[in-house]
Amino acid sequence: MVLFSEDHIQETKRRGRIEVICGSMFSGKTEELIRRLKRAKFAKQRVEIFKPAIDTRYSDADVVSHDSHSIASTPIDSSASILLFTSEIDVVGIDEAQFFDSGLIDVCNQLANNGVRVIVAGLDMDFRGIPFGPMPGLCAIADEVSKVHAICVKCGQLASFSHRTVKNDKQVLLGETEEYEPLCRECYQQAIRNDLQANGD
Ligand SMILES: Nc1ncnc2c1ncn2[C@@H]1O[C@H](COP(=O)(O)OP(=O)(O)O)[C@@H](O)[C@H]1O
Ligand SMILES: Cc1cn([C@H]2C[C@H](O)[C@@H](COP(=O)(O)O)O2)c(=O)[nH]c1=O
Ligand SMILES: [Zn+2]
Repeated sequence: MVLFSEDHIQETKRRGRIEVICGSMFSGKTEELIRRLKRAKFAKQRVEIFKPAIDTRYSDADVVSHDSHSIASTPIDSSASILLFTSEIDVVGIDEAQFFDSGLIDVCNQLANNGVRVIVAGLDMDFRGIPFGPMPGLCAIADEVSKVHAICVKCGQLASFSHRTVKNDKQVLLGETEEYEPLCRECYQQAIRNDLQANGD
């Protein structure tokens, strides 16, 4: 996989495509999304960015990375709203896609079929290691999928899993380093065994 793609033809040719950036928490999904969108803006393309309105962690409106990179966005409640804001647009960016409804898959397809470059970032798995919301469907229809990795906080290997460190069974729980840690497969399995033991299960 080429992570920092500098395929300028793909970046600027006005052809519809779907790019998915996925991985665990802290893997650099938002940074990579912001990087691609800022380059599109430098290329004088018309860019529109969306995030789910429920994601108010760092800012109500902006898309903000864990390292404080940011870009202005439009918070929306439903994927259908994206189509209302995207006439005359060249590039659409979507962050935290895992929180959107399954209609997002069709919305992205429609945009790409109409010539829009769609760049979607989101968690591929929830804290249980289960595919999250529309992300598996988006990976299936994408022209390009970039899987990015955090660093496992236990052993320093590449991390693909987001371990929840607080007791809460709901799939959606907004949070940061107080609530989650990125782990590699081995350390994640160990952490789940420890959680089960601590809860007496
Ligand atoms: N364990 C970690 N591994 C990698 N990056 C980390 C880790 N903990 C914190 N970070 C920070 O998170 C940044 C990535 O943030 P961000 O793009 O918002 O990730 P994501 O959107 O995937 O959660 C990194 O540049 C780094 O500063
Ligand atoms: C694993 C997992 C995460 N979340 C929440 C926690 C954060 O608010 C976001 C992910 O943000 P990031 O930009 O990828 O760091 O999702 C959740 O609600 N449920 C989960 O299982
Ligand atoms: Zn590890």
